[in-house]
Amino acid sequence: MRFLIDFLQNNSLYGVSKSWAQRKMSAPPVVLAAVSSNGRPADGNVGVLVENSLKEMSENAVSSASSAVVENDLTSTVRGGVEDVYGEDTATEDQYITPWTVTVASGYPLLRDPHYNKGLAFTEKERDAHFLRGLLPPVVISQDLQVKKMMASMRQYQVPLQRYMAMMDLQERNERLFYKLLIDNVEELLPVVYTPTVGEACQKYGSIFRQPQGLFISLKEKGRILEVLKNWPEKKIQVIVVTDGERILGLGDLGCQGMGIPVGKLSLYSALGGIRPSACLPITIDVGTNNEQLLNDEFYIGLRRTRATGQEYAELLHEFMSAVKQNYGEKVLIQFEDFANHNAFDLLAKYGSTHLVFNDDIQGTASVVVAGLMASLNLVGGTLADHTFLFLGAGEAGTGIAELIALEISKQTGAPVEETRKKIWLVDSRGLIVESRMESLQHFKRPWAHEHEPVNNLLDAVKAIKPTILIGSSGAGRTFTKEVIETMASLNEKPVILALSNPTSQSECTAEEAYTWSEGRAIFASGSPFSPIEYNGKFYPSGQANNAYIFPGFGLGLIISGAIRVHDDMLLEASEALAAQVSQENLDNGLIYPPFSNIRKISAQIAARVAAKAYELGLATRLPQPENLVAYAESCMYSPHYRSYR
Ligand SMILES: NC(=O)C1=CN([C@@H]2O[C@H](COP(=O)(O)OP(=O)(O)OC[C@H]3O[C@@H](n4cnc5c(N)ncnc54)[C@H](OP(=O)(O)O)[C@@H]3O)[C@@H](O)[C@H]2O)C=CC1
Ligand SMILES: CC(=O)C(=O)O
Ligand SMILES: [Mg+2]
Repeated sequence: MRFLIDFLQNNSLYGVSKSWAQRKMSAPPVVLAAVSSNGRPADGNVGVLVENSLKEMSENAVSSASSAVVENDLTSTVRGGVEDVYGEDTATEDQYITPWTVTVASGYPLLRDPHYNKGLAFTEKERDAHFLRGLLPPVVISQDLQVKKMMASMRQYQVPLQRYMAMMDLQERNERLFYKLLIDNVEELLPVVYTPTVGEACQKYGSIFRQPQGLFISLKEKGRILEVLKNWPEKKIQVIVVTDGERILGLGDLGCQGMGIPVGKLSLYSALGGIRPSACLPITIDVGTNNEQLLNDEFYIGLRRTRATGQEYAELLHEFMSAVKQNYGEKVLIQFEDFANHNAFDLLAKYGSTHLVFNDDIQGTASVVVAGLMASLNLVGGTLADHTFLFLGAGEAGTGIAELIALEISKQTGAPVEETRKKIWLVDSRGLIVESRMESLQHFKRPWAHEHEPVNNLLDAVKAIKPTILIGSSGAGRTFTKEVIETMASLNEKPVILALSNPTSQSECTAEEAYTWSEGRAIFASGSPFSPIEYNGKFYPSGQANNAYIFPGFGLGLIISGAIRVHDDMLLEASEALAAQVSQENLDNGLIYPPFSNIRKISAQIAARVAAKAYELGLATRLPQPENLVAYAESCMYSPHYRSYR
């Protein structure tokens, strides 16, 4: 380190962070730094100074002249290339060496920096100003042509996982192109970066692992989580999606390999909700896994131990939650994702009053389903209070949705929520939830234990309860059998059937089954997408009931209002905003959700309603309230178009 200090003093790097932008440079800008494994300076005050310079460089690289950092008076030391200047090559293996890196805000490293890289879209002028001559072939192409080319190459992959890997590679190589591709082709690429393919990617994460994405916090880091958070290169984080990998979609415990989910959810935050990618932080908390197959898999990337539980688990999570608040402040949104229900409800309850937390599986799913149900009333008639609901699955999604429906009916009718719950029934793996089971029920199921004789399977429950609306949230595939759907169709002119479980393999039924067995009368949507189907000469474009409609806009609304807490009324605002986006044409096609192709506009509408509610409830801190919240939300959204570099 002494060498670095001498070197920096001799080369006037101290203090450059304030003045570098004004300087004019005549040679490639160079900053020399010792780095730790994540690319941050290794130690001490010098590290901080260099880090500040680097940070300022990266923040200003887009807008500042020539991306000048320091006048290049370092030539005598670093030029020449072949010389073993730092003695690394001659050091014996047991000698310590400093991991030097030379960071240049232009030239070759610019092509390797996913935030700033434009590939062949660098203009002639940029190629001159940023020392890119010769590093690229002569052709200059537009971002649109890059998108066209990438899509053509993407479509050549027949295997979905290959497409997923190609998308991840692109994200690591050229972030803006990745987001442009995703935004411009959202309906085609959502199933690649999100469900269903992300599920397979998580299952095989160890084998396909190339570049680490996101932050891994394991039991090994206990006592040092704040330090680990500081290793992340970005400082201004607005949204964290965190999982402990125990309930990944309907695929169960995938341990550390659940990382694909926070990464995927956050790419939707940016693409669909317009949150800047640099403000998003995917985190996996690795407390072990009970998945024997993974524990025996030589390519498994996580801790090889069974899951920590009880106090050991709670302490790690508490340290994490405290460190996040300490490092990023009160207004960072922490989205819990794919935790098992025995932790999910408790975490939400415990941190709901101290942190800005949101559980997507409980709350986001509830909001999206209530939106779909609001829209479906245009097709099936009546109000929510006129309907009878039956769920297969009484976990996070099932009870979360049930509670929000009950709340909405209570708001509409003025009846107490204890009353409005009575038209909502749930079936779990042991049958219908009824009062006689009360003692053995988990706490989140108890409000749903109505008076009824025991019923031990779904078909009998459908016959007994006679629901108008059937919702699958079990994670158990093909559980809406022919008999179940035929019975729904015999009870209702237009049965509403939602098969929410992900990925496709866990869907309670396929679109084809729902339409065929109901003779084309079902109002159907599923968690993972199905291709349109034809039945009796009629075309049925099946809709997707997925929380991806809600969480990006919801998060945007929290951020633009500076909200400090999530409130159930915000979820209902989001539902109404989404339902309002369902056009008559959508309804005529049997769709109760709008197409994803409009999602950024929809997200802005959702964000505006959520933000307005935050202001109304006194939970917003960004004051004064903007006059036009939709326009404000739109103006805040990240755009993936390339910036011009001076
Ligand atoms: N479309 C979307 O946006 C979303 C979809 N989901 C999907 O919903 C599914 C469930 O998620 P979540 O609620 O978090 O999971 P949970 O584990 O919290 O709940 C699952 C529930 O299903 C019940 N169950 C499981 N198998 C059966 C079966 N064969 N018959 C009857 N009941 C069964 C369980 O019963 P028991 O309690 O007795 O064990 C439990 O009540 C997952 O596939 C997930 O991907 C989740 C969130 C959003
Ligand atoms: C969509 C989602 O959040 C889930 O399936 O868990
Ligand atoms: Mg989820």
